[in-house]
Amino acid sequence: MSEVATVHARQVLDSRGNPTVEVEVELGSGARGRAIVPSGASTGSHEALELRDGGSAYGGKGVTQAVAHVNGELAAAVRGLEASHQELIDQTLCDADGTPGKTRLGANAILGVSLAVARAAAAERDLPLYRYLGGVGAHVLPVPLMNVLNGGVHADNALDCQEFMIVPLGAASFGEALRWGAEVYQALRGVLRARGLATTVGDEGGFAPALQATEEACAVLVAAIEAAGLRPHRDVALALDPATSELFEDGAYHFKGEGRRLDADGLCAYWSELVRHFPIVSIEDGMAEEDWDGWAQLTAQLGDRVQLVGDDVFVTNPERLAEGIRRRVANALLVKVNQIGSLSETLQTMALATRQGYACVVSHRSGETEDTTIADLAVATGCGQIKAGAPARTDRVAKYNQLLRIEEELGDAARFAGPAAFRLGQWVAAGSEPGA
Ligand SMILES: C=C(OP(=O)(O)O)C(=O)O
Ligand SMILES: [Mg+2]
Repeated sequence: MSEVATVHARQVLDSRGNPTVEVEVELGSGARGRAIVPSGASTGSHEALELRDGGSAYGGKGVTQAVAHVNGELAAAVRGLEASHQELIDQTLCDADGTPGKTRLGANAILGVSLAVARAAAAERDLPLYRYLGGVGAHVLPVPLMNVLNGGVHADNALDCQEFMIVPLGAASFGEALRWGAEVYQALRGVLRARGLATTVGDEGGFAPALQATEEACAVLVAAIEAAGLRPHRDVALALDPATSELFEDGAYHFKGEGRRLDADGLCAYWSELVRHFPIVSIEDGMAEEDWDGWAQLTAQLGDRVQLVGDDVFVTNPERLAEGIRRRVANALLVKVNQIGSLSETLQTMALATRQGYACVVSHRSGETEDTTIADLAVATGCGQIKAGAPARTDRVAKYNQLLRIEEELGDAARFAGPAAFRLGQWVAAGSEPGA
């Protein structure tokens, strides 16, 4: 048991070359913890505020004020508090800010302190973060949802759908799942080259070829899975994040690359058709953040067959999730620590989701760093799913490599979540055709 002694923040760079906040905490015992805050591009409008300013050489992207808030008000607020009292630490940080959306001091400032304190408290006990946060129950390795084709605002191509993910749910271990993911990624490079398509990459390390139609991209992925010698669906399934809040304008969904304009009815029919043709087990943000009726319709229509993940609609916020549960919207929660801005609130939202039968997918942001906290968070909570980008690029593989280390450390006690991680695990495991 040891109190927070010093808190220090600095500006570092993220994977897009933008500044972000790094925080170091030292306890009275000398134990130290460090965390770096990630940053999104297709952000939900109800996310806690990422405080940006023009006070640096980076134009409007600076985090000078957020860094100053950590080193000033936030450090003063938590200094002397017991580091293992995470809820009290986080409540103190939120109270210091005093606004519901963390708009005064910035969610990036608050989250940096919150995570660094947790890491210092774990170090003090000589425990890995997943064990400190998850206790003796932490032994489930998540299925990785790996974004291998990038579109939307994460790439400069014409793909409307932001993320095409491969899901190696049929593997026997996390290590095997990651190997399968890497093999499909390499096979995909070959499939794209053979079609004369570019293999340059987008923000999350996935390829960003000049494809236009969602169907075409899904077909390319199925071809890559087969080229890697694996079985689509049973070994490696697909997941999509069309990030439709980015496509929603004047009450309709505009798929510009595909020249398609759909209302919620049309979009429901479109996803149903896609799920019938491709081995898709999960669709994230299949409706826009404010289209509650569209979301409810989609959930009623597809929710018993496909995992429907709420990202922009819930923003890891317990109140938004509670509203979604009341309206029977989605069946899974995307978990991004910087959407809500503290560790305790993240855990509270995940607990609410779990109590209500929603699956949880712990997620990176499109702007990432070497920080691996989300890998430990996924194991600590036993949520069974993590999305951390392509199995390539250091900012993405840092998370997967951390999961390899955890799996090795757990040894015989490690269990890979597999198909059971999905709300529709029984259906997937039974090997029935999607949409049947
Ligand atoms: C990871 C995502 O992208 P961003 O971080 O840009 O919100 C997402 O939309 O799920
Ligand atoms: Mg998303």
